[in-house]
Amino acid sequence: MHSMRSMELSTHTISTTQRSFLAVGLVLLCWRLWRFTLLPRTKPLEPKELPYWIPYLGHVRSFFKDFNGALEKGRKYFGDSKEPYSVWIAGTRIYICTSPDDVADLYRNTTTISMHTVIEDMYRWIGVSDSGFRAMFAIDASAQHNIGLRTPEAPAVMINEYHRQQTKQGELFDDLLHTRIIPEFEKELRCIIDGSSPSIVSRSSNGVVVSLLQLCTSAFQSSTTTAFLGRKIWEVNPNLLQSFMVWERTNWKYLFQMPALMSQDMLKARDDIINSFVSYLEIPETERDDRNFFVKSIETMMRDVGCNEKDMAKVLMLHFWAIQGNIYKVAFWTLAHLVHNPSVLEQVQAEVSHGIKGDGQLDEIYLAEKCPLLDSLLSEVLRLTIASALIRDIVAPTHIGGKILQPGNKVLVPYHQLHLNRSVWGEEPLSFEPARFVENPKLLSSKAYRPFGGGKTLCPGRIFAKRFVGYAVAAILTKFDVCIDAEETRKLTDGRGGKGGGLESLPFPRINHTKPSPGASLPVEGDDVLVVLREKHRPVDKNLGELHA
Ligand code: HEM
Repeated sequence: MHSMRSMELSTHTISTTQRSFLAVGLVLLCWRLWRFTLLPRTKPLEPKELPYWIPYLGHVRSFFKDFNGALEKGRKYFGDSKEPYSVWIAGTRIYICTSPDDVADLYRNTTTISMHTVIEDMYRWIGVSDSGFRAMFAIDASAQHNIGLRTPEAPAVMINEYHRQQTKQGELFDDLLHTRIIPEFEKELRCIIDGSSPSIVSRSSNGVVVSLLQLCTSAFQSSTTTAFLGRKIWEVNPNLLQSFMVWERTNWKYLFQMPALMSQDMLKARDDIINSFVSYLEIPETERDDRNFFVKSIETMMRDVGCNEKDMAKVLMLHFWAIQGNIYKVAFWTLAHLVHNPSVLEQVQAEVSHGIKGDGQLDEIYLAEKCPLLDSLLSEVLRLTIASALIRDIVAPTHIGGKILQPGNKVLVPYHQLHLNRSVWGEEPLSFEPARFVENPKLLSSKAYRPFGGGKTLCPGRIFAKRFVGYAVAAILTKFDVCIDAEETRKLTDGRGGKGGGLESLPFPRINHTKPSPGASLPVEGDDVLVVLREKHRPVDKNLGELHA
């Protein structure tokens, strides 16, 4: 009798639970029908909203998990219509624009769309103090940096002007690329020859085996850091770049503003870089006289407007990130494509070999002006590897693509999707075609090609970046015989490769587009290419072991 009663009770309990679930499900269903089917009919000019199931949170989970994957789902959900649509992320509506014409309109519109709060957020999130914030965003016409300017600028905006002056072709550009970067980069290459490069994995009779990712990380970042900050920075922190690489892998947590509990790795790397910059800035300027125009100028300006060293270090950290965070990745992907495509490698090698001068040095100007395949290759790599997104605030109703974007919301342009637009890049937009831009140079100015952003915030470092990578690739190809170490690379790939022993069966490193990045994406952690470098004209050393290649 007792057990009968308890069974009845439990049946009753289960059915109550089931009923509660049913009720919640029904409410959710009605809410979804209302929100994503009925409501949009009453507001035809509002961009449609990508449906979700959990009110308030919306697409939080899918965006955190795989940023570009979530955007790709949105594209497919709306049948690749290219109409602006919106997503809902924890209380924020974000409009997504993927049509090239809409993106061009967004860039042109500087009145109802604003970049301002995005920059302010970056300063706040990196921890600039209230007084530092006021100093960096106040417009003081009498400040030193504004003397002689027609329109006075806030220091936070003026920094980008200093970037432009440093990287505009002319004396300062030459000082940066020809006097500072190239000699430093050449030194890094000599470290491969003398065996001291940290990228060397093993040695053999034919040369050295290097980790391509490590080579690009150390050679590009060391030379750029020295070129900008001078040598003192290495006395302050010889391991700065290790912290920077942790920051590189974890800065999506900064961009997503993840709670501190889940971001210890990112916070530690950030603080380590900032503390190094504080110590660096505390060293008398006369002992750091080898820093470049850009670093000198922003330091002088920030001191003049009353920033302390801690705030200066935080601002420097943001710009160090902009300067350093992309070049090494673009170089990595370019070289990875080349060693995976030996016939393209040979063509590029042949093209750049005409840039070798009588003294054996490479003529950088020749490379920049007379090597169309190298230039096209870099453009194609940029097309495929950029995963950043432009993000802006809507400050007044804005007409875009036949829709009205409402103030108080944000708009996002995923460059990766723009770069995969089938009507511009063909039915297989992911296919790598190094000569694409030689065959159709107009693509470089296509509205669907924005590797360096556009409009007022077009990347000031774009010409410098492309020329540096172009030079570096040419320098590697002319100094060394280069090929992939097939056996060692295969070992890294966990059986991802295809059948057979040929190069085609070797898996290409996977690009990690799951996290937002202000520019190019890194490979998935652990993915790399092992490359054999043999100094050209160097006799084979018979005493060393056999190569795997
Ligand atoms: C291959 C290398 C690079 C890539 C792919 C790249 C990409 C980009 C992109 C996409 C933007 C636009 C962001 C937006 O519109 O919201 C941008 C802006 C910017 N980049 Fe680069 N960049 C590279 C190298 C550099 C270098 C070397 C520097 C400095 C010397 C630099 C400094 C900046 C700055 C300061 C901005 C902000 C401009 C502004 O807000 O007015 N970048 N970059």
